Amino acid sequence: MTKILQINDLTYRKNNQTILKNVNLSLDKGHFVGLAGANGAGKTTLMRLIVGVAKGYQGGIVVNGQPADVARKSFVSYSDELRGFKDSTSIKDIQLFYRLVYPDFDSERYQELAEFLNLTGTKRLGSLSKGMRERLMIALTLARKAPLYLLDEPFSGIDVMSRKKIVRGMLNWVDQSSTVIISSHHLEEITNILDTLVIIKDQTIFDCRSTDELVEQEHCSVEEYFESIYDTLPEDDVQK
Ligand SMILES: Nc1ncnc2c1ncn2[C@@H]1O[C@H](COP(=O)(O)OP(=O)(O)OP(=O)(O)O)[C@@H](O)[C@H]1O
Repeated sequence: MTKILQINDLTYRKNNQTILKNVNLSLDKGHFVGLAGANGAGKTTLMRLIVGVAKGYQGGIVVNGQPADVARKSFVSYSDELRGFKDSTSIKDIQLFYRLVYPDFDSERYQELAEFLNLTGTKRLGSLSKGMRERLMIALTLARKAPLYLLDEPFSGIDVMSRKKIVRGMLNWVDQSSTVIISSHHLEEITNILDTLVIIKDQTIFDCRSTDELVEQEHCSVEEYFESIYDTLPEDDVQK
């Protein structure tokens, strides 16, 4: 089976701090993967490295067979924080930008997502609440027909009832052959769609297992297992 993601001996340092070290990770196509770790574990950094936004790493990152940063970008739909847009930009114009920049952007799928997520095109970015902004990011990210999706804490500002609905809906919007990596501090809300769990701890991949295997081998739920790993508060400082 073709790998969608292959990371070999990845080490990343920033401002003389080791953020990730000796990361090895291999994921197949067609999976829902939870990326878990305490605050500052390196989840966002890993996503930024995969999509090619963070540079200057050691080791290899291959997405869909492509190691080059630019080629990787075209295969990855990443939920960035829309920092590049002014507050006065309308949702409609952001959608237009995505349509022009990403050849895999599916306008029909976007319309369905926007309707489902109650997004109004005439609204301006600056007028959106945190939750509405996150809904927009989810719609834009999933409207691309990419083989790999990276969703970084996509639901943190979204109310609980909507979260459940969105999590269930995700299975319909993503092609079966695509892989979705979701980072979340609320594993209990996404475990029902996950089939794989990746845990980052001590700047590296601590565990990567199918959730079925994990439950069978550890005799507990995915959330209980994750909590047992972090039974003490993480240290504030990063190892030099
Ligand atoms: N630009 C930067 N310069 C220096 N250190 C950074 C930078 N960005 C992140 N870091 C450090 O890298 C580590 C990993 O941060 P990252 O944001 O990837 O963690 P995270 O797992 O996504 O955390 P959270 O769950 O809190 O969002 C942290 O120790 C953070 O302080």
